[in-house]
Amino acid sequence: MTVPVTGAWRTSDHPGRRQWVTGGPIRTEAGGVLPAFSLAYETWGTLNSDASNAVLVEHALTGDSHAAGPAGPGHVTPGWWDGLIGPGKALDTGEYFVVVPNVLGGCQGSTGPSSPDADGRPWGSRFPSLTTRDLVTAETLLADTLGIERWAAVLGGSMGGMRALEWAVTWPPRVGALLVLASTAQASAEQIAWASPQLHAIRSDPGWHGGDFYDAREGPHRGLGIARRIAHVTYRSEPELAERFGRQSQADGRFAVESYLDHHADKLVRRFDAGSYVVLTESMNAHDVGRDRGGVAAALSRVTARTIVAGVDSDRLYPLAQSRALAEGLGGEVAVVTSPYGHDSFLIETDQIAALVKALLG
Ligand SMILES: CC(=O)SCCNC(=O)CCNC(=O)[C@H](O)C(C)(C)COP(=O)(O)OP(=O)(O)OC[C@H]1O[C@@H](n2cnc3c(N)ncnc32)[C@H](O)[C@@H]1OP(=O)(O)O
Ligand SMILES: N[C@@H](CCO)C(=O)O
Repeated sequence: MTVPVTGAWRTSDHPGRRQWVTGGPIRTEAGGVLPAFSLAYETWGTLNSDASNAVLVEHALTGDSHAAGPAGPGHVTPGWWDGLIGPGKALDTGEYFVVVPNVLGGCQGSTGPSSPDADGRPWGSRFPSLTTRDLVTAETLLADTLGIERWAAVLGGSMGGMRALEWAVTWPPRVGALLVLASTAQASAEQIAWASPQLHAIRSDPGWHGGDFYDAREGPHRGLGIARRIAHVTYRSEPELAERFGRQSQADGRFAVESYLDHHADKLVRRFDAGSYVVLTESMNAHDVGRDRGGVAAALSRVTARTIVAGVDSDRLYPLAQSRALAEGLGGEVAVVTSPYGHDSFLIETDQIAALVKALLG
């Protein structure tokens, strides 16, 4: 794994508990080519003899393969669904073999813009544009390599929900059950609009260098930090911010809510690559399960998996109405997660998400 200096972010050269599959080429939906790629992944539990107990868990924009377990060497954050994955938990690793890949285009072990090409130079601006379908195509390599013809279930929230849905639409026989949380069948104007100033913030940072900043003294960490501040507001709800922070100010003169956003920006720029942020954000903008399939309704009619679609009542980024439309398009009703925490509730409301997981697998 390379260790590019990007101003603030550095990849870890410790593998942690990751494993890798390699493959390629991938010809992307937009006509690009990635001659070779790796996907980092982690697993929990044991694959049974007929490979019928495998569950694929798909992470969100800045997530990674480390869905369970503590922070430690190679893993700067604890597992983002640690409350859900483990022995006796909703995703019981005594029963299921849980697989969590880092997404193609990411920066936590899988091939992304910071990765070296065949000549050893970081891909940077030459990294191809990716769509949700491309990300899922890469993940079929992982399933095939592990000998998993059919996932017992595919689960994901937000961008992870996009991939979960795309799996079920593209490969109906390979997905037994599907849980889509706080996500959508296609990115809306509102979601693309919120992404727009984030992308501008990164690209207008002098440290961006057109995307080829990996050998520069300083990368676009300021732009990435601004992007995270914008994004993080959309990940939480207005009532939560009002209740938690109100108009409190701090001794340093910042409003408490400004300090909170600064903190989240600072944390992200230390653990995430701006190039991956751009590629993955643009993949979400391009997300549309109906593209070249006769529209969303026709695409959803392909799904054969037992499905639960859930939305969060306070989600202002992926509003409940969008999840309701998706659920109805799949012939069901939306499950409602009740929470003040907005979009991030799929990472926070462990008990409610556990109930959904159990209902799906039960
Ligand atoms: C799979 C994925 O989607 S990504 C992997 C996990 N996700 C992330 O890491 C994304 C970034 N983080 C988040 O989105 C959220 O923190 C979550 C969803 C993980 C957790 O949410 P919560 O538990 O509600 O945490 P919250 O948003 O309140 O943040 C708490 C942090 O803010 C800090 N904080 C709170 N108030 C302030 C303030 N006024 N000034 C500065 N910092 C503050 C806390 O000290 C705490 O810091 P720490 O995380 O370094 O310990
Ligand atoms: N907090 C999540 C929200 C995106 O869905 C993340 O950073 O990935």
